[in-house]
Amino acid sequence: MAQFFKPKGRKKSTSNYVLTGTADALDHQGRGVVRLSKQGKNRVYFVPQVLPGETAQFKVTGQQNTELLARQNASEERRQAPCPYYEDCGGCDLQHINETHQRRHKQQVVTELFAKMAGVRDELPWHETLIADDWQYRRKARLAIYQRNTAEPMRLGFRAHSSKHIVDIPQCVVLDSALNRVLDDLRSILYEAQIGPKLGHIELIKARDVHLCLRITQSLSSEQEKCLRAFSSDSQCTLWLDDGQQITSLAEDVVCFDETIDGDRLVFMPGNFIQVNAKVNQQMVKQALNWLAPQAEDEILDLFAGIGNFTLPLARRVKSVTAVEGVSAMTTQLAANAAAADLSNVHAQTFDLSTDQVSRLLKKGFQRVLLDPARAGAEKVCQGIAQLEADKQPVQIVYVSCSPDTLARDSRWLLDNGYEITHISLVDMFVQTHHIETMVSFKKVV
Ligand SMILES: C[S@@+](CC[C@H](N)C(=O)[O-])C[C@H]1O[C@@H](n2cnc3c(N)ncnc32)[C@H](O)[C@@H]1O
Repeated sequence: MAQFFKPKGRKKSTSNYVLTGTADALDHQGRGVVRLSKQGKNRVYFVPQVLPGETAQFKVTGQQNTELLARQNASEERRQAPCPYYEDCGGCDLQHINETHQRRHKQQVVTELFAKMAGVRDELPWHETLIADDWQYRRKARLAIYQRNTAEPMRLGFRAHSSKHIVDIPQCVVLDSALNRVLDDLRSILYEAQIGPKLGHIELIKARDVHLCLRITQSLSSEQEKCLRAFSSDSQCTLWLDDGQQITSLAEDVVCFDETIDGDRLVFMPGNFIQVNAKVNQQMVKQALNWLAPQAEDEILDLFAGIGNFTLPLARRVKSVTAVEGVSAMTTQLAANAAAADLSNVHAQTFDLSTDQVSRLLKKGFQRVLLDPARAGAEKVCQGIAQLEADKQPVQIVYVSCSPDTLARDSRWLLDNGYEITHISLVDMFVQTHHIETMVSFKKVV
């Protein structure tokens, strides 16, 4: 039962016309930017899978949306996307440029946003990008499934670009190989046991072991559960059922867990947040520790703490860590993880960090703060730090972000109120997609 922010539904557009134009840049989502003059007005269109210098014919399907119909030439930067489903599947959107170009584009996006939204005029102190595997890196994914009834074919895969349509995917080039290995058998068992019409989606997780969590919309018969148990034992993966109220395992005494850089267990439940790229995550945690430079006597604040990915490594190195997370089930899990690792210096709390409650917490005074918000960012937190009396402000802040626009917006509060950026780097967490993960270290200027 993962919790997601759902934007209000957009009004359906009535526009639907065809244009041709040449892209002169890439936007923050990796789409080609085409500027045209229409009825005397200058208009900008964002066309997917088009690179600067390429001329494309595209259909305008909404205020922000276009659909590529044809490309007339190919940029030198273009490569053949390795995935055969790339044109249709909405999972990846940058496979048509190589990884070096992807990283260069992402760094440029962050630089531009810091100039525009945080007022940064000087060159940013960029460090090397944290990189691991370019393919088969994804250890967690949600596959959509649809089968109207048992007589009809079943579709199992990712949603198409800007659409609810499910693109059937037998194998995925960015998915962990252990997850790819179970896909064929999973598809067969769901079809043969006639389970497809009873499912909404399936969460695939590769932690130490493989876990599959089936979101069921109708109860399964005992015969169907028996088939799933047999599949689980044959393919050596753990199956979980999520009925929308609770998540239960089909086997007894199983746990999903990851390990911290110190070897402590981070137990979690399907639906809990975990970083999708395990190798890059380990590098990211190490870099956060380096940049934050925690001292043995420090009292640290870890905000948006999840199940304790940063909390436990920090707690091993300092006097105490106050960890705040908005989803109470995850705070409970974090506290249990800290207790199992014998870390009695972790204080876990649940509250909404987008409220004024955060100011009260900040006033207690912490030497160092780690922030790792969701896409909405951490504006209240940065605003709260900016408004603290100088001697109560943390000396060091590390901000880990999956959304460069909210990162740049929030950074302005810190840069205008006594902080400077000492390090910044990209974290190549979501290779082949436009999503950008960034880490920034802020130091209090004395
Ligand atoms: C990007 S995840 C990071 C989790 C953790 N630091 C990690 O590395 O695994 C962001 C976390 O912030 C939590 N969160 C999102 N919005 C929040 C809010 N307004 N208040 C408190 N927590 C929030 C989410 O539940 C999620 O666990």
